[in-house]
Amino acid sequence: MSTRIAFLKGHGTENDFVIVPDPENTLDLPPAAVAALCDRRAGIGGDGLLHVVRSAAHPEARGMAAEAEWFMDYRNGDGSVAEMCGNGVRVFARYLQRAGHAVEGDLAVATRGGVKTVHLAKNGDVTVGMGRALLPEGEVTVRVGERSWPATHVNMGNPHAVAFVDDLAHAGDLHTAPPVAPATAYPDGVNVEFVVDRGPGHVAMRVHERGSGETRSCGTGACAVAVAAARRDAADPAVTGTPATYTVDVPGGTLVITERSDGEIEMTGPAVIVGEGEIDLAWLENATR
Ligand SMILES: N[C@@H](CCC[C@H](N)C(=O)O)C(=O)O
Repeated sequence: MSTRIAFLKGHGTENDFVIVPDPENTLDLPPAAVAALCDRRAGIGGDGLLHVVRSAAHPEARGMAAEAEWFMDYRNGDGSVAEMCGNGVRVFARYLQRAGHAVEGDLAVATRGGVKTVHLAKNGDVTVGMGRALLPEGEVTVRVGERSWPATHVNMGNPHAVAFVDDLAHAGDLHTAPPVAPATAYPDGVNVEFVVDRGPGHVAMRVHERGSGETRSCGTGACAVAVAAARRDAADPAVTGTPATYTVDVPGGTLVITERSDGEIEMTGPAVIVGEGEIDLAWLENATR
């Protein structure tokens, strides 16, 4: 029996991931193991983990196997499971390319949020079709200390609360999750985005991610921000009949989001593999005891 398992490290606009290839789904990766691997001091370090599995070998993805050979089994840094990760799926595609499982052009990837089409471009950018946003009815409020803001509830497969603020510093240190009310709006927790304007069609954001804390980028979050900004700017493509494009600056780089008039959203940005190595299974067992 092997005492080591292979891993890679990658990031998309500095939203970073431990990548664990496991085509036949033979590894046991309970939440404690994921959290140990994502630990930035005692582990490898990452905002989340991308478990790379053939769709046919994973019970949650078997139904998508005819459309997409590979399943992104995404986990947050605390080990929790999330429906979708926009930066993750771009990095996942970059890994498949590096491993020889994909080439430049279009590729289907199965996720808990459904099958996503990813385009690996010649110039190194990766675009993903993120599907449509849902905007559930009802108002939500985000609070940091004495300040609070009305927020837009956007579901990109996973839940987001988007608050437009005057200054990104007003989000504070984001060491803990900003309270969002009413809590009943988000029974499974929420990702919170703070947004300022930088110019026409250009915003900047910070994010506190459910299960990871403040990260330097969030792809689904950037899409939620673009959707909320388009509604605020009276540029909802379903109403205007014109696509809405927003450049979204995140602490780790820039993402470009386009919402088409049919509601389909595309996100483009870089995806980088940093390196690879081996995980010592004895360490992992010890770390999760
Ligand atoms: N960083 C991701 C989102 C990851 C999941 C999120 N923390 C959640 O729990 O919903 C992205 O790039 O979209």
